Amino acid sequence: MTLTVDRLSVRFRLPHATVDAVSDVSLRLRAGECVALVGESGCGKSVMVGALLGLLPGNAEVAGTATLTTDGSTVDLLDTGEDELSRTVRGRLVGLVPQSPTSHLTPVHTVRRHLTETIAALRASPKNPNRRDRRTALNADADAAAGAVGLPTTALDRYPHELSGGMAQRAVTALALVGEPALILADEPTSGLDTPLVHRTLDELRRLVDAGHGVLLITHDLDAAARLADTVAVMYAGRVVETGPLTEVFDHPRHPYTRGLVNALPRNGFRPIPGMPPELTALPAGCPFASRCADAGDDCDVRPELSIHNGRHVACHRPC
Ligand SMILES: Nc1ncnc2c1ncn2[C@@H]1O[C@H](COP(=O)(O)OP(=O)(O)OP(=O)(O)O)[C@@H](O)[C@H]1O
Repeated sequence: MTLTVDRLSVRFRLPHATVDAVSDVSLRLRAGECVALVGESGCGKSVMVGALLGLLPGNAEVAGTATLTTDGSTVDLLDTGEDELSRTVRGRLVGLVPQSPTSHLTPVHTVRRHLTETIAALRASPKNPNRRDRRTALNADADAAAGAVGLPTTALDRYPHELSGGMAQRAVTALALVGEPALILADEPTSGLDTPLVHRTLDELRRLVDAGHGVLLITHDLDAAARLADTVAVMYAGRVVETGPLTEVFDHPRHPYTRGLVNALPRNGFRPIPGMPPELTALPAGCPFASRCADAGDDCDVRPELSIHNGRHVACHRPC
């Protein structure tokens, strides 16, 4: 499995403005690898995931390419129609752990029904289907899928409105993983979970990575990223501003924004980055981080491209 994203851009047309939510993002994710996309709220992480799965609203203009190669066949995710995406891609090749779990669950179906219907849809029917055996097998598989993410079996017979936030999160995680898709897009998979469940969810995702799946982890939790990911891409105002092996990037950040994120961690003194990101409707011509950057100079009036500085990809004229 290889996901290759090349210069992906997403622009939303609004009646009186355009929102440049994602600009020229490129990344590569291979089987057995986890790439974390990190950055502040609103920097375009979820929009990127939506673009990869054809889940953006009609006012989105998507440019660039995103190809997924599995078992010798390649799908161009940005150029595949809705029918094909729902029949062969979503849930089978690509699993999504969505950011807002309850909006992805049908209110009148129990969690068990969500899981058993998904499992049945993903699998070919057995040759001699005995209804009772089939139902027993589906229920056993639903129990196993729930167990893998720490969802108690008692929660399986509840409706979405009867679930706590953490249970809903685990239910959608179980749904995303049940088809063992080659690529897993995990959008804030640990939000709303307490610490033991955060660890359990990350451990389950790591097990899948070690078994050869690819995971794109979207998070603003740097510790979750550090626990799971091999590679990190730091996003700011719709762009990747630094990328490289996670330990190297977090231990020795080269972009002033990455350094700011690392310094804002409680264990590093909780020093927040001053100022706010720019409006995506009015991005500056130069470096989008310049107004918040202590190191900015005249050269930052020109937008820096992602380029290699001392072996690291950084979009900065004055890397640390
Ligand atoms: N349908 C839309 N129309 C216009 N703008 C949109 C639309 N959907 C998202 N946006 C804008 O795109 C930008 C990126 O949003 P996105 O949800 O990807 O951010 P994020 O990095 O995932 O943040 P968070 O962690 O808070 O979800 C935001 O400014 C958001 O307001």
